[in-house]
Amino acid sequence: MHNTDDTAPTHYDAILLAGFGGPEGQDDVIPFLRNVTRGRGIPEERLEEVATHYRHFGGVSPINDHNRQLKAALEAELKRRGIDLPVLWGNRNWAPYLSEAIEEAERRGFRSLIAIATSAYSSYSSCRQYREDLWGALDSSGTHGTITIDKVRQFFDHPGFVTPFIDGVDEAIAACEVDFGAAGLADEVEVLFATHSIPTADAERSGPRDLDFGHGGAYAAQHNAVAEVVMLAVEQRRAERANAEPLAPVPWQLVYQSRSGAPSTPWLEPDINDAIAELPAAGRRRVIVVPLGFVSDHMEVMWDLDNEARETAEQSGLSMIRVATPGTNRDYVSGLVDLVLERRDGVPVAERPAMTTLGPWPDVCRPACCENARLGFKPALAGIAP
Ligand SMILES: CC1=C(CCC(=O)O)c2cc3nc(cc4[nH]c(cc5[nH]c(cc1n2)c(C)c5CCC(=O)O)c(CCC(=O)O)c4C)C(CCC(=O)O)=C3C
Ligand SMILES: [Fe+2]
Repeated sequence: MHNTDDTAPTHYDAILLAGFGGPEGQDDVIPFLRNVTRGRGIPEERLEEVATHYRHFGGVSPINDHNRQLKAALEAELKRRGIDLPVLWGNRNWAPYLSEAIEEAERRGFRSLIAIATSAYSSYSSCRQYREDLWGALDSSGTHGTITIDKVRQFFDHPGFVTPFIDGVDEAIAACEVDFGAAGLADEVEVLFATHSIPTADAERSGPRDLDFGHGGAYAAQHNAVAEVVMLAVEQRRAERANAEPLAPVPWQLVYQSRSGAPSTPWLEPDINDAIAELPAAGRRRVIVVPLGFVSDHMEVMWDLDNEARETAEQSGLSMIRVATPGTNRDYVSGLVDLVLERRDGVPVAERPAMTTLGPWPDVCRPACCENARLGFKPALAGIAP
């Protein structure tokens, strides 16, 4: 829609998988949380509370293993397609850090990298912060001027990311058809698409500054657009199974989770637990929770959905199905490789796949894209300077 990028073919020496990072033992938990929240104004009580989530699992987040598995899956897919591109991996908040991956690139003589951030949407936390930390990794490894890093576009509406959610929701709905009947299900079941809450001030600044995306900015608009596409595809499959029997659509809404920050700072709402608690009054007996904002079943999914949201559902007398994240799903992995190839080969924007009218998102972020409302701009890669 607003991609003005130069689509010239570009040579890359390697792929850089840029992850969030997570602790891998009890001693890592507090230093990891300090890394994540440095300068962010997160209250101490919130940190202690979140530490207990990690402690409950031995101080280990599964997220680093997810990225090890994703790296291996990317390598296998590249090999299968005969593409000779090594994959490096580094994290924003825990070892192996991005700077270590850059140092490895330097040692191995790689000069031109294409980054994949494990985050699909636009906002400070889900896009710009990765770009800033990539810039910072070039700084701390002294490789500005030696190594260049491009980054694949935000892929919220790429079929590789969306298809696993369509398949997952479809499977959940098919299970509900067995329990509630093909038509009755629309009264008894509701789909909640869950994503990470962010401060509303950051949400309003998400995406290019010169475009107005309404309440919640590009961040909420992208999630709503993807949820709509998922439900459209799912309704079509329902209709095919129903053999022309007319069906009311299954109700759905976008909800938010994992709010932190000071209580006085507004964050995107409704919270998933509040939304679940309202469902019985609307006659619902089951909730399908779709972690649309996440690429793997990491701590925010394991704790905030599988633990907290499930408990809220039980207390509300609802059964709950939680749909899987893309993880190392075949379509997702092959979609990520496609995103690299569209840059390497300079695929024209008009030929790039995008399942919503918001995309294909630009390769290079617009000036003043995804500003942090409190901290303003730090230098960042893969964008036009504000
Ligand atoms: C949009 C978004 C994503 C999705 C995009 C993406 O995937 O990148 C995401 C992912 C994740 N968030 C994660 C963990 C944490 N996020 C925190 C804090 C925050 N997240 C925020 C936003 C997001 N976060 C924000 C606005 C804050 C407030 C502080 C700040 O302004 O930066 C805190 C501090 C404690 C707390 O306040 O909860 C923790 C521990 C993990 C790792 C899980 C694991 O270990 O398995 C992952 C994948
Ligand atoms: Fe987070």
